[in-house]
Amino acid sequence: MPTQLPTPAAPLRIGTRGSPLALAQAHETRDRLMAAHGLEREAFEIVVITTTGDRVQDRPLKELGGKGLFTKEIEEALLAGRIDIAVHSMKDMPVAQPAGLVLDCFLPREDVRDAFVTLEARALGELGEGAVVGTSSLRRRAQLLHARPDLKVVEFRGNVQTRLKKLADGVAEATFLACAGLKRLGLTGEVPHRAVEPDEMLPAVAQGAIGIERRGEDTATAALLEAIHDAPTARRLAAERAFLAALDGSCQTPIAGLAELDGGRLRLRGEILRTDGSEALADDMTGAVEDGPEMGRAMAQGLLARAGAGFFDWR
Ligand SMILES: NCc1[nH]cc(CCC(=O)O)c1CC(=O)O
Repeated sequence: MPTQLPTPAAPLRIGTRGSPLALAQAHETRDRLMAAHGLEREAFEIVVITTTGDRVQDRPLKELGGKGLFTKEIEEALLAGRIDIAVHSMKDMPVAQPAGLVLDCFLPREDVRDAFVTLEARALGELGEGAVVGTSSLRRRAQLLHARPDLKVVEFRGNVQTRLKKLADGVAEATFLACAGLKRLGLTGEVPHRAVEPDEMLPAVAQGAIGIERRGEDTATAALLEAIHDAPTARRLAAERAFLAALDGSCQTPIAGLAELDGGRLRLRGEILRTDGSEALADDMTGAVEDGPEMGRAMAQGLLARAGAGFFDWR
């Protein structure tokens, strides 16, 4: 069956949030589809959709309630047929999709590491006693406080420029961003930072990965997307997201997880923390690539058993 290609008269509508990073990810998706199918730019239309997470800027994200803050309105547009595909940061995606939608196309994963940002590009270990760090991520807060109980963590939201301004104004000495975001925005050279190795700070599940969602019954779009799908990224996310699902977690829980492929093997590292950083439990397993989801579930069960009741202030 020949794939039905989009045309300027009937373009493929790409739904995305309007943030600079979201737009960069939508453009990357369009550019990869153009290259894979020899299409012109006019065969695509970028449709910007505002989500609850974008609208509410004055409150910590965790107060808005856990899952789907950046995805609900986009998924509604997809189900209603106002867009054909939705481009997402997989880090923000709930582990299950609404009925009728499929999320099985992933672009090659970017750098998974967190970036430690200070005006002088200092290393995390160089932070002085009692320093103030700004982040809105429960995971980063908990990991930081676990390693350095002396630090003070303050709520920090906003885009890269806002955050740098806050650092310049002395609201905090340091903040974190994902290395993937900096790279996709072309800001690696402009934002003073050091990448933090996963051994020091295990990244969020699916950090650095972009996923493309579509309607389940839309087989023409499925065929189109096959050409830009990255299977190794899919294998890694399957393990990490099975781990997250078994913990009943989201991007708003202090959970970290990273799967890596080495030859024919998959290494999965996972970590759960108490929000205040007082306790952290971690595990590290290696197995067959196709057993990734099973490893993720087993690791979650093991950590839950070790944690016991009372560990969780978020579950
Ligand atoms: N929760 C917000 C979010 N979702 C994805 C990214 C970065 C890009 C990525 O991890 O793919 C960010 C911001 C950040 O952590 O700096």
